[in-house]
Amino acid sequence: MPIEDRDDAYVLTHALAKDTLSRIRDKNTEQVGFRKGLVKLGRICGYEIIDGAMETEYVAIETPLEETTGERVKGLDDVVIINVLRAATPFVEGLLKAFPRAKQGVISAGRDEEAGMNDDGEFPITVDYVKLPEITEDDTVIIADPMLATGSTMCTVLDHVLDDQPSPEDLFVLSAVSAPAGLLRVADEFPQADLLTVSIDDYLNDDGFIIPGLGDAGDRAFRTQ
Ligand SMILES: O=P(O)(O)OC[C@H]1O[C@H](OP(=O)(O)OP(=O)(O)O)[C@H](O)[C@@H]1O
Ligand SMILES: O=c1cc[nH]c(=O)[nH]1
Ligand SMILES: [Mg+2]
Repeated sequence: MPIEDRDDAYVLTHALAKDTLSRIRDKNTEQVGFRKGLVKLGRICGYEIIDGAMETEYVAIETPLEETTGERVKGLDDVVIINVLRAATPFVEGLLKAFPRAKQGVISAGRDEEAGMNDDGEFPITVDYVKLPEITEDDTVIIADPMLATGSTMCTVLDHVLDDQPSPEDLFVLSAVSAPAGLLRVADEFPQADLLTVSIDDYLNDDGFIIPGLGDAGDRAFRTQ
């Protein structure tokens, strides 16, 4: 299982995930390449979650030639993917290639960049839209957001996802790039969540951006800057 245990988070170490992340970090990767890279990264992360965290079961199958025993992944129908608008949209598109029958939730949660980061390293978060499926105790919930910086967005999203719902069997917070401060905050406030990321970067700058990071993921994917 190419997941490296780092105490506060599991780092997905698939070589193609690292390769793809390096391509989208490059400032010369334009909108289409960036968006496609996020889709690809989502697909790889989905396969890694299946490989590392989901069980298989033996099943009897009949090929055109004879009966044999095969293996199937258990619980693929009990997956919930939460899309944190907007930067997670291409990332989720990739995840859905691994989990095509997932139930989907959408939360529009954005940092108030004008208010800025406070002295505790947190941003005010504006939530405009929440539409979540019912979550059951059998579900594997994956909250996807390519960037986990201060953790302000993710903690707000988790509050909504866990509000008045049973605890799912597995709860994954999946990011492409994360900052140590954000991982620590989410781990501290939501110890029931497993934090998965492709890279734990160095630090946050004074504007709350991940360094070295990849810039503003939403702006790069949606060409709004
Ligand atoms: O950990 P945090 O400090 O909360 O930062 C991470 C958030 O910032 C980005 O979203 P942004 O607010 O830029 O919205 P966008 O996706 O619409 O660009 C990113 O997609 C995360 O949701
Ligand atoms: O570095 C960062 C931090 C938050 N959101 C981004 O898109 N990038
Ligand atoms: Mg943004």
